[in-house]
Amino acid sequence: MKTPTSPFPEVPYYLGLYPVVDSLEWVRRLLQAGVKTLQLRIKNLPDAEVEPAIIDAIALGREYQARLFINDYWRLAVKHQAYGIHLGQEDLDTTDLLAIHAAGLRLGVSTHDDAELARAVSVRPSYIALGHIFPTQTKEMPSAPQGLEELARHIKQLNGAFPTVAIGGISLERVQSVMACGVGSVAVVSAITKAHDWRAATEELLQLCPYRDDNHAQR
Ligand SMILES: Cc1ncc(COP(=O)(O)OP(=O)(O)O)c(N)n1
Ligand SMILES: Cc1ncsc1CCOP(=O)(O)O
Ligand SMILES: [Mg+2]
Repeated sequence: MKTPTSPFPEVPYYLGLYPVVDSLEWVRRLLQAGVKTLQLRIKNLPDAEVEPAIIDAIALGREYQARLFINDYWRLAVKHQAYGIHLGQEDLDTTDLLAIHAAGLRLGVSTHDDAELARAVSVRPSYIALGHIFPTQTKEMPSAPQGLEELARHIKQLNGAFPTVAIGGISLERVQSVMACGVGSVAVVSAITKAHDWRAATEELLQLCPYRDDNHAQR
């Protein structure tokens, strides 16, 4: 893993509500609903198949002045100048971080434990994701949920040096307890996409997890 000699571009500490969705349709709906930070997470398709959705999602993100992160497809994200990219720990071994950095894209990195946190810190990404916090039905996880105590411990350990995003099993009912740990953002999938009324759920989540543009309030 070749690491850039300077940090990845900064993002606000309080990125706010951060829905992670798997289609252009969801990207459009959520932007129209006022979401300002989101991720397009399409899994395991050939680049050529996913490229049209990535191009359109990036264009929509720009139109709504939102922070749209692309999961996994870093080459396409660089090619089409996305706002940012989200990568997992395994991705770090196979990704050209120097190319992402040179292109000026923001980078978010997943972490699940102390060792992964240390590795993420060494990359100096734009934000660090911490999870999974609670059991989740959305993704098969090899590790146990971290829980709130571990989340709070990791956030304290980072001491405001990086914006943080909590992910995994975060329901509407759990958001406040997650925010109380000092995290800057809450990433959700099913709390929105499986909600009985996704608009109402998004509205409530936006209120509970506000975006703040005062860069690095924690630093
Ligand atoms: C905000 C956020 N946090 C964590 C993840 C998980 O990313 P990754 O470990 O790369 O796993 P996949 O999402 O690719 O299955 C995420 N996507 N977003
Ligand atoms: C992509 C991902 N990475 C860690 S947990 C997760 C899924 C989160 O989905 P949900 O909010 O439905 O638990
Ligand atoms: Mg990934």
